[in-house]
Parts: sequence; C-alpha cells; structure tokens
Amino acid sequence: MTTKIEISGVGKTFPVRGGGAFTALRDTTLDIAEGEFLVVVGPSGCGKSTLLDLLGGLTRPTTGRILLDGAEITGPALDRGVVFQQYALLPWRSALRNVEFGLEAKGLGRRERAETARHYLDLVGLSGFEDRYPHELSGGMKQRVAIARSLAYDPGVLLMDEPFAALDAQTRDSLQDELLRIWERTGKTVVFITHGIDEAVYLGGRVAVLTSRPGRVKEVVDIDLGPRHETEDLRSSPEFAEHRHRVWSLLRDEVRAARRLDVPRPRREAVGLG
Ligand SMILES: Nc1ncnc2c1ncn2[C@@H]1O[C@H](COP(=O)(O)OP(=O)(O)OP(=O)(O)O)[C@@H](O)[C@H]1O
Repeated sequence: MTTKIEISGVGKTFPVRGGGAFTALRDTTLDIAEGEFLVVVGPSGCGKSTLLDLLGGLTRPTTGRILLDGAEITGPALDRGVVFQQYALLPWRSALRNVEFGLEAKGLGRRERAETARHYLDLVGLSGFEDRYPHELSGGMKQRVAIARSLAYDPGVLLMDEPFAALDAQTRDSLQDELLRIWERTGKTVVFITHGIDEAVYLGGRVAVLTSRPGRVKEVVDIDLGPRHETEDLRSSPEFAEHRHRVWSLLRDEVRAARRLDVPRPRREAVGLG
C-alpha cells in the first residue's frame, strides 16, 4: 500500500474578531492510501471542510503538516481536484466550456481541450448536453459538470465536500453509483465529506469519524462490503446495516458532545451560584 496523503498532527486555529483564537482542528493524524476512497464524517462544525481546505491548499495548517506524494502541500495545484456542494460553474460558459476551464490552465490546445472535455462529459453521462448553459441544467446535471471539470485535468486526488447534499435522493443515489464507477475506472484517490451515514458507508472503503470540535480523528472504520455493484440493493443487506450502526454509534456520541458545546453556559448569577 502506497501512502498518497500523510496528515500528521495537524491543527488549525482561526483568529477571532475582537481578539483570541478559535481552534477548529487539533492534532489530526491520518494516512490516506493511493487509490483509496476515504469518507470523512463528523458532527456539524467539527472541522471537516477545514480539513478539506487544508488538503486543497486553500489554507495552511497552524501546526503539523500534510504531505502529498511525500511533498508538503503549500497551495492549490492541478494535482488535486475539488468539488463543492454548490456547483461553482461559470454561468456564462456552456457545459463543454466549463469543463475546458481547467484544461486551459494546463495549456492544452483548443482541439485537444474540446476532445478531452467531451470525453469527461460522456463519462459522467452528459453526452448531448455539451452546449447547454448551467441555467439550462438540473442540479444533478450541474454537479456532473462540476465532477467532469475536476476529472478532466486528471488530478491524482479528488477532494469532495458534500457534493451531493443539495440533490434529491434519487439523483444522489445515481450519482453515488456513477462516482464509484468513475473511481473504479480511474483509480483516483478520493476524499469525500458527508453528513450522511448511509452515503459514507455506501461509498467509503474506510470512514474516518471526527470528534466534536476541535476535530480529531476519533476512529477509522473499515468498510468491507466489496464492489458495490455486485450486490443488488446493498443498502438493505445485514452487512450494510452492521457497518451503518458502527459509524452511527461513533457519531452519536460526538454529536451529543457537539450539542453540549453549542448550549450557551448559564451565567453564574442566573442560576443562583454567584
Ligand atoms: N475562516 C474562518 N474563521 C473563523 N472560524 C472559522 C473559519 N472557517 C471555519 N471556522 C470555524 O471552524 C469550525 C469548523 O468549521 P468547518 O466548516 O470546517 O466545519 P464542518 O465540520 O465542515 O461543518 P459543517 O458540517 O456544518 O459543514 C466552525 O466552528 C467554523 O465556525
């Protein structure tokens, strides 16, 4: 197993307006193997997006370091593709031209760009929609374009921050299958953040559960369900339920802890202690 990403003792602190600091992540350590599909879950506000931003190089860790292929991540680069919950498409460009966007940065010629963009739109099931503008596409289609755009410049790592959260359940299920198919075909390393336990278990080869804030890795659960397309209605199987329960129990305790953090502490005099 080759390590693709090495997260060692990473902490992230943000300055707070009016003084002080807020710790979003503390001492987070995790190795991600080349070609694995790793899902990250955790209570709201525990630092999942912060972790993804760090992997994307959009911010730098306050402590610790993150290595990609043995070299420290110091900024965004084309070796990592990022897909967010909101499609982030350029509204004035057609689907094809949106996918071509990253290829322009790579310096590809016009014809090669168009061919590559067509190939990736086909891969995400959007052949025939190349000339549509974002406002002419459904939410699921827009997200497919965003995925095609990230895949087109062939990054080794795909970073996905709740990419299907805004979609209806049916579209989400079919995009999950499509993503797994693409992952199997391309062998990319995927780091996928979600709030959905079912989604985590369905997609992940491993699921990392983070603690309530400041986030740390509480446990990494191995999901040994084999290739997902080999079992019909896998989500209804006892094995799936077992894994789901394991992740759910780990998360439940953290969600409770997070809620306690969110309740404003009563002032001493208000409860008669002062
Ligand atoms: N730029 C920033 N400045 C100050 N605080 C920040 C900043 N970015 C994030 N935070 C804080 O860090 C914590 C973690 O945020 P983050 O978005 O990573 O959580 P999350 O786990 O992705 O949350 P959710 O599940 O609700 O999307 C939050 O409390 C947030 O308010």
